[in-house]
Amino acid sequence: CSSRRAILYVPGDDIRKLNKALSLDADCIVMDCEDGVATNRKEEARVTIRQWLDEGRASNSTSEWSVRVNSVESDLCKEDLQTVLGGANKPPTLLLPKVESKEHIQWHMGGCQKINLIMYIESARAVVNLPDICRTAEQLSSTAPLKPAALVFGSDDLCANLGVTRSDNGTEILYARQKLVLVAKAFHLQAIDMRVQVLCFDNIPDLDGLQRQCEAGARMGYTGKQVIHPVQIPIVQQAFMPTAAIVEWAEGLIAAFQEHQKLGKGAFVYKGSMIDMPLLRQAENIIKLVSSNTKV
Ligand SMILES: CC(C)(COP(=O)(O)OP(=O)(O)OC[C@H]1O[C@@H](n2cnc3c(N)ncnc32)[C@H](O)[C@@H]1OP(=O)(O)O)[C@@H](O)C(=O)NCCC(=O)NCCSC(=O)C[C@](C)(O)C(=O)O
Ligand SMILES: [Mg+2]
Repeated sequence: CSSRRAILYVPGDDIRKLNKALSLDADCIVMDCEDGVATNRKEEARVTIRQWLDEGRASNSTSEWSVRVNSVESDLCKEDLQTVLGGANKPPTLLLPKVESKEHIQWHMGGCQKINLIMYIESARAVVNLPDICRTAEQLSSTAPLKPAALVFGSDDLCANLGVTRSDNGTEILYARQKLVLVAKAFHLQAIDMRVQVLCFDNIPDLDGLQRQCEAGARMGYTGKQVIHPVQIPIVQQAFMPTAAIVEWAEGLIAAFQEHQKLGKGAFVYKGSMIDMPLLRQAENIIKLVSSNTKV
């Protein structure tokens, strides 16, 4: 299946934006019940989402239409789950915000269809407990109808929890951002990066800032990013797709590696760099990323 590069939030109670999202090419659309929805509109959001699923409104869309419910500790999660999972058409993916401990994912869902689970890491406690959370999710997945798929770096809530104000490049949360990628890789989960804070300057979208932040995230190992506005989608999708030059380098390296193996050489020089097995694996990662990002 294709990886989620641009993950677009749409408030679940906003029919105009839900309709708009049908015409957009985001990899994953998040129909939100949580922080993008006002407290007095929670019921409206879950009912709208249920209706949307029942009517199969997004059945022709190539995007993955997923749902973010409210957190386990919010008192809203149970009702969200009952409504959102309560019909025949279930969303393929469920996003669970503010996961802080393994207890938060030790809940059972009815039904037999496997649903992808995306977990939000957005507090100091969650960052500290991260390996424990992922291990529990992995263990539960053998019996529960949920399949851990990705971790989302919730930088807004993390900053609130830490009592910091985020700078543009996010130095103050760098440790958590890096730890999330490391743990995600250890548990074979996709790592989805933070959203940019600045949307526009003087009403002009700050797409250069977005581009720079995507590139920094991609260099760390993130393979997707959260977006909140349609204009951000193509920038993110392009930034998380290796360039033609990098693909050419990777293909050439793989071919050269195979030739040198036949000659009994485990290490050799290619385009000025020493190549051995780890470099072959890096090149293969690039080719895999391209094929997982190519929609069929
Ligand atoms: C910022 C807002 C209010 C500006 O909304 P606007 O309508 O004023 O914007 P606009 O520039 O006038 O919109 C242009 C067109 O795009 C549409 N549009 C605009 N946005 C969207 C969208 N998201 N999805 C689909 N369509 C959208 C909009 O409806 C309009 O189309 P139209 O004229 O044809 O109607 C709006 O973009 C929006 O509501 N975005 C989503 C906000 C949101 O969900 N926030 C919560 C997620 S972030 C988060 O939770 C944090 C995290 C991870 O947990 C943690 O770090 O802790
Ligand atoms: Mg959040």
